[in-house]
Formats: sequence, structure tokens, C-alpha cells
Amino acid sequence: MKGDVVVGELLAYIRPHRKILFVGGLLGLIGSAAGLAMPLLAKYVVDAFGEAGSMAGPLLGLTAAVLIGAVVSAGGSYLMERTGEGIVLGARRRLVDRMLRLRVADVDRLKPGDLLSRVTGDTTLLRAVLTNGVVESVSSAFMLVGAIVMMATMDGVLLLVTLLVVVVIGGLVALIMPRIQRAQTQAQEAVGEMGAVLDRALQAYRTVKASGAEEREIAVVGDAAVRARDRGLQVAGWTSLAGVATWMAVQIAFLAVLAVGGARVASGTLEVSSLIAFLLYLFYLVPPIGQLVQGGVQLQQGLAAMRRIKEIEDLPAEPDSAPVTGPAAPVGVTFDNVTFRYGDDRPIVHDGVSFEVPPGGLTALVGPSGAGKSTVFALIERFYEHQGGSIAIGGRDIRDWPLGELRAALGYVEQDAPVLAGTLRENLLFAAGDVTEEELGRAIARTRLDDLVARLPEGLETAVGHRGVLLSGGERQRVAIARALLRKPRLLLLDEATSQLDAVNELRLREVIAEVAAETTVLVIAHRLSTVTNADRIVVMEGGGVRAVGTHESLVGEDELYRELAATQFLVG
Ligand SMILES: Nc1ncnc2c1ncn2[C@@H]1O[C@H](COP(=O)(O)OP(=O)(O)OP(=O)(O)O)[C@@H](O)[C@H]1O
Repeated sequence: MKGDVVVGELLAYIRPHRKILFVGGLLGLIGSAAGLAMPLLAKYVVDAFGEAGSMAGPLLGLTAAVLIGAVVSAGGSYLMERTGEGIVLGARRRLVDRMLRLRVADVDRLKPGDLLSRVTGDTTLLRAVLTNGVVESVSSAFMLVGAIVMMATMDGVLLLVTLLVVVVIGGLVALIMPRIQRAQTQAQEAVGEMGAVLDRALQAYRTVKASGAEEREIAVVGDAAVRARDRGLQVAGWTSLAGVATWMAVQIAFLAVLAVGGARVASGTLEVSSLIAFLLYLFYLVPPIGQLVQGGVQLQQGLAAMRRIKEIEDLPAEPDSAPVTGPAAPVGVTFDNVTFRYGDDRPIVHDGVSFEVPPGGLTALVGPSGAGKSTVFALIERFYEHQGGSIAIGGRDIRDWPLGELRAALGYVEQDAPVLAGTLRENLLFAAGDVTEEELGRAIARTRLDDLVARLPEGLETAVGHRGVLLSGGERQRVAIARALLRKPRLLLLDEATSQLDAVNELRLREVIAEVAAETTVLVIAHRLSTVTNADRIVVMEGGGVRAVGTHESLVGEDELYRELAATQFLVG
């Protein structure tokens, strides 16, 4: 990515705020102008001493300049901060919007912790560059030019001496800047990396503890933190060097001006008051030069952050399609010679998968681990695009369905049936549109969750997700099924939990599935004998293809693999 393209992107973030930024910048300039007038006013005060004239005028002017400068600068800086917050908000909204619309295939490659750091950390860096960085640099440049012009009116020779020193050191600082940028990019990447490893440990918190891996994970996250620190130190080192260089420039210029100016005062070519004013202006150069260097550093930070934000924003999003609820009639599924792999460099997962599921009823997908059963669901949900053959839902090619309408027609229950942070009610209504209290009650009754609701201290309003009440595996599955049912799906995709359920829970689940299958199409990846014996049809998958289709009775008689599966997988326990 070329640097100038990214600067253009940075400016795009500023554009919506340009009016307020302009006002803020203007106030900053007025404040600077008031500051610039001060040495000149000081000169008048000194001159008034010498000429024994009235000091009231110059003193009044000096006081006014101080007051106006302070108030106007404060107003300007408030406006800047405000705009900064607005810019961060805009960047975060855009980034989060894109993140939640990415394709599953792209998210598979990204680390959640790193994504998080882009939304929280990198956007914050944008604020600094876009407000302080850009605007204060402009006002500093104004201040710098103003001071130099004022110095020129005092004495051309002294100005030349000053500029010579400033230009040499400025060149040095320019050499340092690219190094700061490189170190800064690495620093931000290191922070993202730290987020990623920490996320890994937090996601598998219990496994970490159960494996006695605390020390190891602490070390891994600690190492990432050390890398972030090291990169940060590099940035600090180069930044300090740039700071020292500018400070030296002013000091050397001061000594040179004092020497040359002293000689000129001695020879009578320069007034003492002019030399004093000149030296005051010289020190006026310090903050703007410092700010310009700082602005340069912030620009590097902002560019690095911008790159990390752009990386996400440039990923393709899923087609935008609002959820549309169509007719409620159940739909069938047809896989016709479907081929699929997760990536060009990945092995083939579906190698000509064909099967047909009529609308309504219960169909079980069975097969050894890795046969491609879960992938069938992922393709139906269009989390991934199949490469060959065709998939039809309700007789319509899956690619002809608007994505929102397709997903609205589907209910999807993942194997681990995640419970989201929040109350039980929020969890149940998560996937649903408008649901009446009555419909909610019916879904709860159908999934036999009434006991659970009655048992929870605050019923439906009990927090069950993150750090809330923990639900058992069977309850989680039924909550997930209720959530999917409230969507009134035309096709329910149910990835059965592999974990064993107790007899009561298993019976409940079987009843729920049978009831749902009476109303809509249910496609279940089965791990339980009760599910397969109840199924209207069973699709046996093996090695990326369909091996046999039939009922439990017919398959036990005809298919060797099924007989084996039935004897081992389903009958265990
Ligand atoms: N997101 C993914 N990215 C890359 N490869 C994947 C992905 N998901 C699954 N696979 C691979 O695809 C193959 C089929 O996986 P799939 O989950 O469909 O099998 P399965 O029959 O459902 O197995 P199981 O019963 O163990 O869940 C496996 O080899 C797996 O490693």
C-alpha cells in the first residue's frame, strides 16, 4: 500500500468534521497570534523604559494578549478533542460494521484478540493523529512561520544564523521519521498479537487450568507483552532522539544568536531590546518545532493504525441483504454432485455429495468423524461457497436466494450450542424477529425448558451467559433449539451434541425433535441412536461422499459401515 493512499484515507476520516476542525484550528491560530504578539509587546515595554514614555499602553496590550490567548486556545483545544472523539466513533462504527459482515472463510483466518485490539487500540491512535497531529501541526507551522517573520523584522543576519542551525537538525529528524514509523507499526502489531494470545487463554480458561498450563500461558502472554514493550521502547528511543535533536537545535541557535547578536549590539548595529525580543522569539520556536516533531510521530502512529484498520475494511463483506421472512412452509434440500474444499490449498471435503431431503420430517446425517457432515450445514447456511455441483433449498438454487432471506428460512443449532452473555430471555429471542409472549411461552414448553425457567432465581430474566448461571449441556442444546424455533424456520439444522445426555434429557430432546419434525424439515447430524431410529431417512456419509440412504432398519441390513456405526457410535452408553 502506498503511503499517499493511506494519507488520503486519513483525510477521509477528517472530512465529515472539517467545519468544526476549521473553527477549532482558527481558534488555535488566534491563540498563537496572541502568543506571537507577546515578545513584540515586551519589546515596547522595554523601549518605554528607555524612552521614559507611558508604560500603561504596552502593559495593557500584554495583559490582553495573555488573556485572549489563554481563553481562545482552551476553546480551540476543547473543539479538537470533541472532534477527535467523533472521529474515533466513526472509525469504530465502520470497523465493527465490517467485522460483523465479513465472510466466515475470512474470519477463520483472523485472530479474535487481534481484531479486538484493532477496534479498541488502533482507532484510539487515529484520534491523536487526526486532531493533535494534523491540526496542531498546522497551527505550529503557523506559529513557526510567524515567529520567523517576526524575527526577520528584527534582524536578518540573526535569522540566517538561526535558520542554518534549524535546517541542519530538521534534516536529521526527517531521517529518523521512517524508523519511527517502522517501529510503531511493529509495536501495534505486537499489541494485537498479545490480544490474540490472551484471547486464546481466556477462551479455553477451564482447559488451561485443567491442563495445569497457567504458568505456560502466562509466559506466552508475557512474552507477547515484552515484545510490545520492546517495540514501544524502540519508538520511544527514536522519538527521544528526535526531541534531543530539536532541543539541541534551539540551544545551539541560542548561543550563536547571543554571540553574533552581542557583537552587533556592541558595534551599535542592533538595539538591545531587539536582541531581547529576538531571543524570546527564538524560544518561541521550541514548542512549535517540538509539536511538529510530535505531529510527525503521531502521523506515523496514525498511518500504522490506519493500515491495520484498512486491512479489515478491505476484506470483502457478505452481500448486504436484510432478513426477509417468506412463507412458513417447510422446504426440502437437494445436494447434487456438490464438490467443496475450504481453500485452494486444502484437501477436498465434499467430493460429489448428492442426496435429497423432501420438505418436512426428520433426516439424520451420520458418518465417521471428518466425513463432511458439519460442512453440509456450513454450505446450506452459505458460510462458504461450494465450488461444483448445485445445492437447492425449496427447489431454488441456493445462489438465487438473497442471503438474508435464505438465512431467515433456516434455524441453526451448533454442536456446542453457545450461550450468549445476557439473560435467558435475551438468549431465547436472539435470533427471532417479533415474538409475542405467548409464542415465547410455547417455545419454552415445547423444548421442555419450563422446569429450568421455574428453577432459575429470576426466571427468564436470570443472567445465564457469561459468568451467569451455568446451564447443563442438555439445557444448552434445548435453549439453542428454542432460539432456532422462535425464528420459525422452514428448515432446522441441528448439530447434535456428541456428549452423552442423561436419560431424562435424552428423552426430552427426542420428543422435541420429533415434534419439530412434524411441522418443519429437520436435518440433524446424529450422534444418538434415539435420533437415528426415529429418523424418516438417514444419509450415511463417508470420505466426502454419500454412501447410502435409507431407514435404520434397511441400513442395518444393507450397509456395513452403518451397521458398524450403529454398533459402536450410537449404542455406546
Ligand atoms: N473451517 C474449516 N476450515 C478448514 N477445514 C475445515 C473447516 N471445518 C472443517 N474442516 C475440515 O473439513 C473436513 C470435514 O469436516 P466436517 O466438520 O464437515 O466433518 P464432520 O463429518 O462433521 O466431522 P465431526 O463429526 O467430527 O464433526 C475435516 O477434515 C476438517 O478438518
